[in-house]
Amino acid sequence: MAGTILVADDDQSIRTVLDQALSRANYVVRSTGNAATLYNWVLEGAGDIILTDVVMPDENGLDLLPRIKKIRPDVPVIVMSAQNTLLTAIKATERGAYDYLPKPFDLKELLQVVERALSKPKKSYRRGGQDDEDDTKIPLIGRSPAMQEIYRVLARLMGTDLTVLISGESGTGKELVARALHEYGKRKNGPFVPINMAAIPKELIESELFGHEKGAFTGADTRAIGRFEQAQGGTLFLDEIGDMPVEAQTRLLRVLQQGEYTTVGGRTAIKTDVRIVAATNRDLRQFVRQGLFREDLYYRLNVVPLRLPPLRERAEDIPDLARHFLTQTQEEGLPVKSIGSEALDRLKKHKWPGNVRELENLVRRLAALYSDDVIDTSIIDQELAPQVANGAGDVNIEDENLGTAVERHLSKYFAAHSGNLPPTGLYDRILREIERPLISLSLEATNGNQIKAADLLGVNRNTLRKKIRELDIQVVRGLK
Ligand SMILES: Nc1ncnc2c1ncn2[C@@H]1O[C@H](COP(=O)(O)OP(=O)(O)OP(=O)(O)O)[C@@H](O)[C@H]1O
Repeated sequence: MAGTILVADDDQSIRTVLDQALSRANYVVRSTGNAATLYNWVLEGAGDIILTDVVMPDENGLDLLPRIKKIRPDVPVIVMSAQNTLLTAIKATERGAYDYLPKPFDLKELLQVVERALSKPKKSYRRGGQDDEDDTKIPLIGRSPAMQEIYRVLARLMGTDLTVLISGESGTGKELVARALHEYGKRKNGPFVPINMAAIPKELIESELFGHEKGAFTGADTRAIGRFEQAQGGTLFLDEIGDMPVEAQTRLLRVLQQGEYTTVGGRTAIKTDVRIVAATNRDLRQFVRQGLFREDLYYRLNVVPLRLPPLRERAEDIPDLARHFLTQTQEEGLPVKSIGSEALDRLKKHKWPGNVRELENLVRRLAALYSDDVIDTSIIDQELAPQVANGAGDVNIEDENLGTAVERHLSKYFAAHSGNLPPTGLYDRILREIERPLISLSLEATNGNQIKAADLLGVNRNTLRKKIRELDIQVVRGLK
């Protein structure tokens, strides 16, 4: 016999399926529908491995877990759960689970996990740590299979200092995941320092990262510390790593290999204790092939690859995300709103090139600009329609100037609140509405050339890049 497995799940059909599959694989199975019986078996010394559900009639499997680990620290416990959030995955891992399987799971995968757990040298899996996080703080929303796989990997990474490379299209949540890795991980009491390679002029990146000595280059009037020093004891998040110039790549590689670096213009090596999480929305391997990114650095960064799927591949997460963003806008003082079910279906069909950021911006716009309590399909259609369709109405706009157009829109907006004032924060909201077409059209006119567009607008290049990201504007190059 391959070993005895204790199964606790209040769902009879799951017990039957597990019983059959595990017996067929030569395990002895004892199953129960409640936590108390499982605990008694554990006290008796029965079982080589435990499979437990989370929600059971008498006790929550996650609450039982620490007690099991206390008396039988060497028995691996696999937690199965239909409560598929990042927090369940993290709690299970923190409380000593060997692995966490979101339901529904694949039986083949379950058997592999069981086999792996039994072949491991016996050791305690508990890694200590507090688990007093409350559910309201869960940072990542979405229960699609793709997101659950992410939570599972994240939960495993929490107890480690491994370098992680997060890839995914713009707006898929890369920075959010990097923050979750930090905030739930063992460096949570240290700083989280993000730096975006695309937002800093190339010639300044090295000194930004590593600091510089006085007089290291023209304009270096004083000694300055870099992000590495700021992130000491914490996490450094290197966003858009593909934009890192080659010289800075070489310096970064040295840090990853030797754990030390020198400042720009400095000679003494400085020891560093920083966890690196990097992110990219490009195909870094292609950059490597084109000679734009060092291959050795790529492998050093890619210790744990994490790919965040685009929103269109997990449309089932859209209703949860939309509700989450509506709740956020309410907390910020905007009126309570909901989105009708047909409207949600419409949202699910949209392609979301800007991913979760685009959805978030849309929901914020809907919450701020429409007075209806329930947002219906017609409003969504209007918002998702290409920008050119906006603004005409029944007015002859031929010779209407910008000021008049804005005035007309605003009057309509105030009128829609029938005597009441619109929600506060109007200034920023309206300016954002104007900034969007201003920037998109300038980019279109300059053929997607951001330097020219910045020049045309009379703003700094970095400001323009920041705005493009914030307002979720798609830049299409060379269309003309
Ligand atoms: N799963 C999620 N749950 C809740 N909010 C999310 C989720 N994913 C993304 N967001 C929100 O969407 C916005 C964009 O996310 P984030 O900045 O992390 O994306 P990104 O992939 O780093 O984008 P970029 O590549 O453009 O920097 C943020 O406001 C973030 O809070």
